[in-house]
Amino acid sequence: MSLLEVKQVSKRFGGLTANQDVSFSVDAGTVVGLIGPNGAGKTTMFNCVAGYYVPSAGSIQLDGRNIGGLPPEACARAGVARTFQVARTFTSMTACENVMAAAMLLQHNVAKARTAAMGWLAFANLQRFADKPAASMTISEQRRLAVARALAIEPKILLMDEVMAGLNPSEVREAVDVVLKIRDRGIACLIVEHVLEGIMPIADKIVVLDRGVKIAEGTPQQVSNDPAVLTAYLGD
Ligand SMILES: Nc1ncnc2c1ncn2[C@@H]1O[C@H](COP(=O)(O)OP(=O)(O)OP(=O)(O)O)[C@@H](O)[C@H]1O
Repeated sequence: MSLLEVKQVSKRFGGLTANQDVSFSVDAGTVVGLIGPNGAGKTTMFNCVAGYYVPSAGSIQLDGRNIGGLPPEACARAGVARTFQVARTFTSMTACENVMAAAMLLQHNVAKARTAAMGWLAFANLQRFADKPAASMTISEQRRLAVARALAIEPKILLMDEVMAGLNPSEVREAVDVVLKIRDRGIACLIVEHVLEGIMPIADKIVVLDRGVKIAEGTPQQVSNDPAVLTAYLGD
């Protein structure tokens, strides 16, 4: 059984179907890319897996446990962490305080939460910002801060929403390095990304959504040669 099993999940908003019967799985310690054109339903799927939306139908299991429909904090405690498309950083707090705020979900002792936060900052190569306000960091650094914060809840799977968007090539490489380090720790990564040159080389599997429906799934090479994927991206 896979770590994350999404089975026939649909999410409707009134008359609009954002996800329709979507099924896929993520194995422990792998990187899976969730791609598709604008409005394909990628963020909606993230929100269903992380507990921000209740699926209209279908099931979501993590490690054999049903998490579909649980609230975000329960999903987090079960092992799902996520970052947001627009970084939700507390800009007046220091980088360390930002990560501590998440670490405190697991660890109520402030000194221990600080030690854990410093460890995750070092992991994301941000220790030099520990005592600086998050507002002083670049967008790229703030994205890595969001990743450090998500990791502080010690997830089994990390959902990353467009962490590479708007970055220059060297920043994309840094983001890719962090993803590979996360995977090497045995944490699965499910990544929504428009920057295909960032995700394609490192993904074990790619799932492609278009207009709410899964249109392809396979290795990066398989999906990039799939006629349905080419049509979805290039238009017919
Ligand atoms: N809370 C909501 N209420 C109503 N409609 C929504 C809501 N969230 C998403 N949608 C709609 O669901 C569809 C899928 O949106 P979603 O944001 O999941 O797509 P996406 O693939 O993440 O797009 P993008 O790549 O542009 O971020 C869109 O038509 C969107 O307008």
